[in-house]
Amino acid sequence: MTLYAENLNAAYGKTDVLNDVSVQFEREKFYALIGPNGSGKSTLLKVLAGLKTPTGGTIKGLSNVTPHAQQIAYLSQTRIAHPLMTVSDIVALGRAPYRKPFGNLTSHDKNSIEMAIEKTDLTALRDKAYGKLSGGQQARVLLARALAVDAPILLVDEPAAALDPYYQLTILELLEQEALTGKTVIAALHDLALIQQFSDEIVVMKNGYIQAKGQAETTLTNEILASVFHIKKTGGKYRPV
Ligand SMILES: Nc1ncnc2c1ncn2[C@@H]1O[C@H](COP(=O)(O)OP(=O)(O)OP(=O)(O)O)[C@@H](O)[C@H]1O
Repeated sequence: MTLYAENLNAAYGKTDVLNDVSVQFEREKFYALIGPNGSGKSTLLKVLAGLKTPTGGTIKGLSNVTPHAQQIAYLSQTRIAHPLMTVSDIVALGRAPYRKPFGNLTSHDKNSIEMAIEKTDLTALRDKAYGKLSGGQQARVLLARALAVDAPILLVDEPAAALDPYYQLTILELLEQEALTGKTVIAALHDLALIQQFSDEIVVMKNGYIQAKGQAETTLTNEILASVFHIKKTGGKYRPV
C-alpha cells in the first residue's frame, strides 16, 4: 500500500513540529526515518498512524472501507504494557482491531499471534509476565504485538533501541523481510550502519521538515550529515564537526 503525506503540519500547543511534510512511502520498501533528537520523527509516525491529529495537510492511500487500525500497525517508542500480562496475551492485543466485543480469538487470529511470537523469538518467554522481562525482551514483545496486526503498513519507532547486537540484526532483518512480503515499513532509527545495511530508502528529517529522501548515496552525504547531524564521515569513521 502506498502512503502519501501531503503538506502535513503538526504542533504541540503553539509549537509547530511538522512543517509542510510531503512524502510518499511505497509498498515493498523498508524506509529508515532519521534525524536528530526532536526533529519530528515520532510525531510524523504518530500522525501517519492516526494517533495525533495534524493541524493541516492530508494523508492519502488508505482504504475507506477497511478500519484504519487494520491497515496500519504502530510500535510506539514508549515501551509500556501491563506488567502482569503474559507475553502471549500482550501479543494477542495486536488482534484487537479485528475482534468483535467479547468475541473469541479466531484460528486466523491465533495463527497471526503465533507467527509474531515465532518471528520475534519469544516462544520460550510466551507465558512470562511482561514486568519480569528485560528491556530488550519487552521491546520484542511490543514489536510482536505490532506484527500480529498483520497490517500492510508497519510504522515502528526505534524498534532496535535496547536490543543487543544479535537482536538488532534479527529485528532489522525481520523488518526487511516484512517489506519484501509487500508491506510498507517505516522505522525511526538512529544507527547509521544498520540503516545503510537494511533500509531501501532513507528519509532525513530536520526541524520538522524533510531534508532529503533517497538511497544512502544521496542522503548520507557529508554535506547532509554535517548540516543535519553535525557529523561527517572521514576515513570510514563518523566524527562530530
Ligand atoms: N507530548 C509532547 N508535548 C509537547 N512537545 C512535544 C511532545 N512530544 C514531542 N514534543 C516536541 O516535538 C518535537 C518533535 O519531537 P519528536 O518526538 O517527534 O522528535 P523525534 O525526532 O522523534 O526525537 P527523538 O529522536 O528524540 O525520538 C520536539 O521538539 C519535542 O520536544
